[in-house]
Amino acid sequence: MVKICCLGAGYVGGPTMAVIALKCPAIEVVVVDISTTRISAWNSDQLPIYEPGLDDVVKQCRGRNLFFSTDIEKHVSEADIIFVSVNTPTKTRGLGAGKAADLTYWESAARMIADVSKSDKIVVEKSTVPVKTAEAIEKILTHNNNKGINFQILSNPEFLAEGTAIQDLFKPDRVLIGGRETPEGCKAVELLKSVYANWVPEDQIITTNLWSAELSKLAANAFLAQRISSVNAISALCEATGADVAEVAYSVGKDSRIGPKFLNASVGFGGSCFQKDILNLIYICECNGLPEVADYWKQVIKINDYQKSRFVNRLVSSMFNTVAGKKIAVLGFAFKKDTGDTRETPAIDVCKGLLGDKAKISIYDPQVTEDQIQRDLAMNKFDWDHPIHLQPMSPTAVKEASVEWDAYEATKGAHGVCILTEWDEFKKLDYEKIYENMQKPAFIFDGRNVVDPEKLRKIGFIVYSIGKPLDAWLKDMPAVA
Ligand SMILES: NC(=O)c1ccc[n+]([C@@H]2O[C@H](COP(=O)([O-])OP(=O)(O)OC[C@H]3O[C@@H](n4cnc5c(N)ncnc54)[C@H](O)[C@@H]3O)[C@@H](O)[C@H]2O)c1
Ligand SMILES: O=c1ccn([C@@H]2O[C@H](COP(=O)(O)OP(=O)(O)O[C@H]3O[C@H](CO)[C@@H](O)[C@H](O)[C@H]3O)[C@@H](O)[C@H]2O)c(=O)[nH]1
Repeated sequence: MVKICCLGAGYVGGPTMAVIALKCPAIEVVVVDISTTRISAWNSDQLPIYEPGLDDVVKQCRGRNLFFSTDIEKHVSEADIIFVSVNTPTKTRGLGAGKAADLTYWESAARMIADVSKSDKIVVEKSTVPVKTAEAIEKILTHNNNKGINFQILSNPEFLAEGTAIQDLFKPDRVLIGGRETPEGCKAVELLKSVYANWVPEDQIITTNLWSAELSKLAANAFLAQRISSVNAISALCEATGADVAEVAYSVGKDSRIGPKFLNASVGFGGSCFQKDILNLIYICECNGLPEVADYWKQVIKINDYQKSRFVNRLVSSMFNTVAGKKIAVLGFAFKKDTGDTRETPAIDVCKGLLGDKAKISIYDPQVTEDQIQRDLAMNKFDWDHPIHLQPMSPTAVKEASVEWDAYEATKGAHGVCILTEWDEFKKLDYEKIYENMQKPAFIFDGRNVVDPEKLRKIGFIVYSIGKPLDAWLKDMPAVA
């Protein structure tokens, strides 16, 4: 029986290994982590992450061929294939701070694997890492290797998106496996390929050299994020000219060379990957003497930051240029719908912007806890991407931010409402009831284009929707920078 061990029981390690266990009953899969609370949660009825369909998959195979454990060394030493899906945060200090990937967790994982291994191992990079990381990992694994163990490194980046992780894993567009072009390397690639071939058609399993696989992951995220920044840049021009970004995106996406996906204008992209991976790409370009290429990708992040501050500026300028002391309801805090994940969510920057202008904010999200929201509002940039028990302790709560468990409570007595996550339930709210209970004039700022602006205008709201023709009220307000 092939044994798999995965280091890192997070958003990638947990769901990916659960699906491998489900689809490969003949393989034993053990997911290990340095966080005891995470492992306990994986072994309980309350899984540590919210992901549609995940509970069902875990229930089917936990205790059969899927296990969660903190006994890291035992399971690593027994495994044939070791997936590493540990954190690869952005460095916050030292060389490359604010851009380069911090490989501390990866390095310590590799050193531990080298120390405890007694038999040949295939070590799989599941985390997103800088191109050429495998070379460094190989050096760590083979340094002082007097036990004659053969270590093969493979790059097998993960392309799942949160909120649709299980479907993405069941039916991936492709599985990518990079390995050394040596007989041992090819053998390792074939073994990993045979695991995925249990449910993925073979022509969708791409094999490449190590560096292509590592770089493809960074490139894919950069291309995806670039589409969002492109449509968001156009959304600003739509507002200035009376064009409608939804109509423009539809017309542009009808060109089969462009395609319709990933063209939704928004308050900005968030999530643990896009910004981090593009910063990493920028740093690699700079290190390789390619400043023009680095500058090109920097613009994707700049437009994303611009989109978030443009949203806050629009809100403040519409409300007589001040929100001091005003209650602003924030509907949605997660970085997208169907997840409780708040890593790099645009809601953090928007809320901080409003708090900076002395607003009182009242937040509702169906999946994010009050504790998480308070931590996010108090945390420094990039601190979130460390194992939970190593993150700085939560400083005092931001008292101007309250958290409600109902959209109607959050909006009661508010001057304005911001919609920052596209949860389906926000489309179905009783906006007449919300309007009745708000201060007048009542404003709605829709950062996800989930509401029908015309319907809400008929109720009496002043509505701002990203990239849509502006209300007369908004047109008359001073232009926003
Ligand atoms: N979240 C996504 O949607 C996604 C998708 C594709 C790729 N990735 C990449 O996958 C990697 C992991 O992302 P994530 O979202 O799962 O992060 P995460 O923070 O949810 O999980 C990482 C886990 O690794 C654990 N860990 C850290 N060091 C360890 C060690 N030495 N031994 C055992 N466990 C250790 C942490 O405690 C944590 O539970 C990152 O490189 C990320 O860029 C993430
Ligand atoms: O048209 C769009 C599509 C997405 N978004 C936003 O972009 C962010 C990222 O969304 P998405 O890509 O769906 O979620 P992630 O879980 O961040 O997944 C991305 O990042 C993962 C981590 O690397 C990759 O594995 C996935 O392929 C890649 O889609 C979210 O804030 C979305 O709201 C938009 O604003 N407009």
